[in-house]
Amino acid sequence: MYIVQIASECAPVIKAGGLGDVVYGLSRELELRGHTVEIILPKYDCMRYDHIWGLHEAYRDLVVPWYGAAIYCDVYCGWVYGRLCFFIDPHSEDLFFNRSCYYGCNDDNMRFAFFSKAALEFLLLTNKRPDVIHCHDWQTGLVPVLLFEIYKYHGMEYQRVCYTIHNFKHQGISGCDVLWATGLNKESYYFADDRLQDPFNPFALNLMKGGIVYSNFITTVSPHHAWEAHYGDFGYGLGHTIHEHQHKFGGVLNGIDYEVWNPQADRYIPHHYDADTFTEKAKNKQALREQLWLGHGDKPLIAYVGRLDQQKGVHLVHHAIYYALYRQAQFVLLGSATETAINNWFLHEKNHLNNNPDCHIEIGFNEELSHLIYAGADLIIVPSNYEPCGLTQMIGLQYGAVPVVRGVGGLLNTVFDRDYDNYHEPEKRNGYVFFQTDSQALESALDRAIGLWYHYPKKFQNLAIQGMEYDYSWSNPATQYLSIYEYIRHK
Ligand SMILES: Nc1ncnc2c1ncn2[C@@H]1O[C@H](COP(=O)(O)OP(=O)(O)O[C@H]2O[C@H](CO)[C@@H](O)[C@H](O)[C@H]2O)[C@@H](O)[C@H]1O
Repeated sequence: MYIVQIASECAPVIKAGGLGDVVYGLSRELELRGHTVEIILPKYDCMRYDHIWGLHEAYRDLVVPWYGAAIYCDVYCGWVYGRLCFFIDPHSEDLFFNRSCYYGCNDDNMRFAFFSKAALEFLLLTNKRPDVIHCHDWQTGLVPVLLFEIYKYHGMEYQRVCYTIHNFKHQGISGCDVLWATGLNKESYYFADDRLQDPFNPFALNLMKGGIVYSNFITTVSPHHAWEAHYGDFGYGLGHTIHEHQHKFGGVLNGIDYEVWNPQADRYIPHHYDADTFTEKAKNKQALREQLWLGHGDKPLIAYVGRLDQQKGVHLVHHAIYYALYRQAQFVLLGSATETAINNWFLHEKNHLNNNPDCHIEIGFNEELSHLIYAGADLIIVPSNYEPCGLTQMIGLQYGAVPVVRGVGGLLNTVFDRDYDNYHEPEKRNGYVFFQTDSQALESALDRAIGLWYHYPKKFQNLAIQGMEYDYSWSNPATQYLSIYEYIRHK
């Protein structure tokens, strides 16, 4: 099969979070199974060019219609650890992708509407006719709309779209300017409840809703979150739309790329190990402590890696720092915030705890350090308010860092409480789960985890090894995506 992914991220060249990991990891697994995969991305000025091989101009002067005129683009092509990627570089005064950031601009809607349009124009003009176009999140929600309203009539009538929602909270709420810019035009047609009209604001368009309505199949990134989005509050207003399209909606649990995340071969960690050589992990803990100037006592090391965002339960992350110190544990945090208030809050804590030998707070995005943290940590916390899938608990499991998670979304599909789980035998349990959002709930789970580490080290090690034995690779999810692709292809 020939699959084209259209996305705003692909790790490690463009990675703001888990979306990048998924686009890369799924593409690699599909290619390993003999399918052809190409990835279309924006050419951001701030992407990690050091992760691209053979970058060259593949198409010059791609004319993308925009507001009745056109924007000229060059399309570059290169390999990101074996994946063939096309990078769209528009020449316009808007400087859509030369902002020194991936997201967070006032005109994000227009930037990614343009990207969606340009990606389809590129496919059309280069005669690329994939069996399936797989697009992701609100940034590419317009792709199926444009495909089925415009490009279908210009020679792309056989293409099918699979649309994956990684985060329902960000939906691309726009004004009608995206319609006029992209050539969709007919305002009254799209401002309809069964098309792109926002469920909360009848005078706004919702790009994610467009993705749901027009795609041939929609997935979110875990079965439990699919349920939450459909029946609970986590659809952020799109539950009704999901309900109307439930026949083409499902949850596919993400995987993690076991070549990137592999403690036996990770190029960013000094000591390789697996379940049989688990004691080597302790050397990584020492290396992490040395790198971060932490003390070397006999203490468990608890880590948080992730975006610092309300989604992630930042109030509980903050509480965990002080609870860990109170319980004679060490804490390492690696995170970045887009909200200034959250950023300042954690910067303040960083200054406050700067000289504490048991705590290190690193604000920023650091792929290399994240690997060493997973390898060095005894426990990894994920106290999210909501979590469509969550990759950090799966990476933690793979590195023998026991996850302590809140029981929501994909966390419930992947972590099974050591002490209280009705569905898994004790030897299949792999972490700790709590349910409420208050600090006592977090403490109750951390207390059990730290207690086991101190008082029953052998049992703690067994728990970590049980986690390492889980298979959260892309093997199963890729099989599920392939059957979705086959299904929509023949419809
Ligand atoms: N400061 C930092 N430095 C280095 N690395 C960092 C980092 N902050 C985060 N990362 C890395 O980025 C990834 C984050 O994964 P998450 O599952 O938390 O994704 P996120 O919430 O961004 O995305 C959404 O999409 C993903 C993928 O579908 C879903 O799992 C998730 O639930 C959903 O919210 C991990 O690989 C992590 O190591």
